[in-house]
Amino acid sequence: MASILETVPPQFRSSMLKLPEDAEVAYVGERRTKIVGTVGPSTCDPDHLLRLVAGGMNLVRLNLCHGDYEWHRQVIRNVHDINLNTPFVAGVIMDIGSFDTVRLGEFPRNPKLETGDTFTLTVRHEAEYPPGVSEISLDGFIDFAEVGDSIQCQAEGGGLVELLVKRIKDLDVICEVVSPGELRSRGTINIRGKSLNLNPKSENEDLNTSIARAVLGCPPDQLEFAISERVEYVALSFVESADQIVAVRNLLRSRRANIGVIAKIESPIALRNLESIVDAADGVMIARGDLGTAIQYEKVPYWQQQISEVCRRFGKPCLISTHFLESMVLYPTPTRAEVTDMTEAVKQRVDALVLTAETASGKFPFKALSTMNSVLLRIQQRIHEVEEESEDPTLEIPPLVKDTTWWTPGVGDVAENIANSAAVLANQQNAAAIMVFTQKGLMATLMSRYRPRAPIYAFTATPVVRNKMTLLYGVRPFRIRFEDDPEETIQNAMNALKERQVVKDGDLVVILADVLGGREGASETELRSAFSEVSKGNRFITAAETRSALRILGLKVSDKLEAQLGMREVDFAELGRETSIKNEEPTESPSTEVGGRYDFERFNEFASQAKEIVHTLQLRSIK
Ligand SMILES: Nc1ncnc2c1ncn2[C@@H]1O[C@H](COP(=O)(O)OP(=O)(O)OP(=O)(O)O)[C@@H](O)[C@H]1O
Ligand SMILES: CC(=O)C(=O)O
Repeated sequence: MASILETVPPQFRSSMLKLPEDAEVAYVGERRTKIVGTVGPSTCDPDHLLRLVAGGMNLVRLNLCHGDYEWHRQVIRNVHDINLNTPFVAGVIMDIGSFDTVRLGEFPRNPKLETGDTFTLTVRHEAEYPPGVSEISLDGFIDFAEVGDSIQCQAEGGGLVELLVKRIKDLDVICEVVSPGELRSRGTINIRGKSLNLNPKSENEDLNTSIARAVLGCPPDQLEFAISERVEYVALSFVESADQIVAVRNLLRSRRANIGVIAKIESPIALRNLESIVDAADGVMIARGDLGTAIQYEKVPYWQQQISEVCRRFGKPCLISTHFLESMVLYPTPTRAEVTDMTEAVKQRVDALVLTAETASGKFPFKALSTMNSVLLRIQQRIHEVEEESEDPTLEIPPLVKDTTWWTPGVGDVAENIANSAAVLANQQNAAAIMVFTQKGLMATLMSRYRPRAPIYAFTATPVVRNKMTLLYGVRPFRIRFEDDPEETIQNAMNALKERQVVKDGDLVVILADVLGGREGASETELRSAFSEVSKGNRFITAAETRSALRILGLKVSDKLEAQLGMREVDFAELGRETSIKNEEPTESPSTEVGGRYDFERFNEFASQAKEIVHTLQLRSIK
């Protein structure tokens, strides 16, 4: 602990002292594969959360299917507190339920079922049930279930209890236990071979919910909650099509919420629509818990491989969830098979592994996290040793499928090529680090996709962008003020890394940045053409459209002016809080023109202050 304290900037040291003596702290930048931890009753209080984040949990996952809104709100507050007042950073992924998730009831004591027992699933809605009976969360289930169906129920210890439907009587589905086990309270259920897309619409459902059901496929109040709590990502359960993701994305955009959309792949229909779903989403979670009940479990490894490959091709982060350390819910050491499972995921170079019950309700949440951390580090080290033995520094990555949500023709292609060159250069020169300066996270995402050996330190002005980058393979994000002089920004970033002892004087680093230089302004004809392209015949354009028009011309104004004009999604409220808490002078303040609209003359004035964007790739030594 004492040696780690020295690597922490002085203003944050007091927060480190809050950690217990035996707490493990993950060194900045060491591990490339990220860890997402589901937070539940075992880990929700501030001290436990700090211990997890300091121990290497990169993102907190909250599952809205458990706990109430007030509980989730408090956990998010605790995470924000960590982001503001400690040297650690965690993003938040909020798991949004689906209308189609069907769950068992809540048990005072989990039923332990033996083969041949009778067990009844009911929609009677009584306050209490005798042993041998469980409520089912969906009324429509009674009409959907048929004699002979095989029902898979989530069990404690990671397995499944299998029930065979013998009889249906009034509001009860009477089953015989085929595979025994202990049922999990509020565990999910599936009927093998059937999609539980039951359209469980209730009689008095309001219009908004009906629209949400048809268009978004998820409860609108949960999305509203995610927006109001400013989480970094929402993870949509049981996604079936790209349309759902596009609808959620449009809703978030219309609310100016900078929230990424992760599609959970957990049904056969999602596998059929895999490419279009990956294309539409900001990331994908291979939700092995439910996927393994919806398809035969022996097919899950095949699909894990396929999905991770599609994600790489589309340049989208890939997460794998569930059962990595299920035995550690009850015991303090992992099984050898669990270690092998994590090894396979690291070899697939996915972005993140997700702990679920291990950290949410397990007995050994910190031990589970440190076990995963050390296994991931060990495998990564071995992969790097093998790569170093090979003389070939080129990176075999299939061509990127262009993401139209942030790809500007020309600019995007240059960014992709330069990121590739930076990764090859870093490997060839055995660089100690890659430093990326990024506004929206695109350059860091591209860098991450090449999976270079060196850690990627990404610097951005915006807290939300920083928090979102916690998900990317190999990327350690920092917030920094972008000065008008890029050299000053680079020097400040180098100092921040030196302070944390992740680089030292003389180390070679690769630097990737956009700077303003070269050509200034544009001809009247070019300006008019760019203006009319974005204004589509209107007299005025918005701040964001001003940015697009300048981009078409390959021009950009200074970061300070951009922020003042509201041309980029700086979360001013959060930025203000962060700067004041960290005792820095805020340099950016929301302009009165934020959200304003500009005519051609005003656009022309901005353009006269703009310069050409020059992508720079440098190899430098730390001074
Ligand atoms: N907020 C919470 N409160 C209480 N228990 C929780 C909470 N979050 C998770 N858990 C526990 O951890 C287990 C695993 O978490 P997970 O998020 O995977 O839920 P799940 O119900 O298994 O899956 P799904 O993602 O399909 O909803 C849950 O079954 C539950 O027992
Ligand atoms: C996390 C989750 O939803 C699953 O694995 O099914």
